[in-house]
Amino acid sequence: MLLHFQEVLSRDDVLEMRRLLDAADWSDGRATAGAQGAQVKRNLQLRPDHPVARQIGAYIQQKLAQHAQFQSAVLPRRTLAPLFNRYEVAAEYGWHVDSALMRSGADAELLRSDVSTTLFLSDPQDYDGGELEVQDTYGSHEVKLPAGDAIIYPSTSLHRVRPVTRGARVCAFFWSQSLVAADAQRTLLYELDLTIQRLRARLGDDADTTALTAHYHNLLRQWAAP
Ligand SMILES: O=C(O)CCC(=O)C(=O)O
Ligand SMILES: [Fe+2]
Repeated sequence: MLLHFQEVLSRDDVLEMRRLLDAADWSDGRATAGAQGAQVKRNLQLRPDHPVARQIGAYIQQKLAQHAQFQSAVLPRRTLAPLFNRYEVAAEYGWHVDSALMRSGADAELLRSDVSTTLFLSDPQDYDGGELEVQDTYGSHEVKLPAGDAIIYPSTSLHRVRPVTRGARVCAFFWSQSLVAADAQRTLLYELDLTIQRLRARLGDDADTTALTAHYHNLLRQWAAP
């Protein structure tokens, strides 16, 4: 499931983050790619321990913790600290799949990547190219969102960032391990949750919305691996 969340960050948040990010010192992005990824990766990233990455990353994590739709769709067990990338003219990241297992530091717990997120920090009119292209069972999707908006996609998907031909594309990106590993099961739970919420808003609570809520929790109980 690909899902678009609008205005995860406000305009003011984006402007302040860009002020800090644009003044930071960026490094070669290949340092954080796996062997296959490094061959097709041409971009800049902030070092994960860069103070700006830590400060902004913590703020983004806080926003996600309060974002009901992100929580419902991802069912995160843990989300790695956000990383930041910058694609200038000719930068790109060719087709790859994100590593299945990651760590945020040498002695940190392993995280299985189930859901990948890109949070855009550049507006579409500020650059050409740079679309995030994600393949799923229904074909290929090109994504370029307003600054402050986010896309989530299953980490099992082949994806790439197309070459930038004008301007610069700046994004935050990160991975979550979900309580529910399988995309199909997460999608079903998310859609059921949305349906229950719409029914509640329309009809209030009655025996049927309570029964559906029980089904939601009982499915989650069967599928969740905390
Ligand atoms: O910038 C993006 O949209 C995604 C970057 C990416 O695929 C990665 O760093 O693994
Ligand atoms: Fe990726």
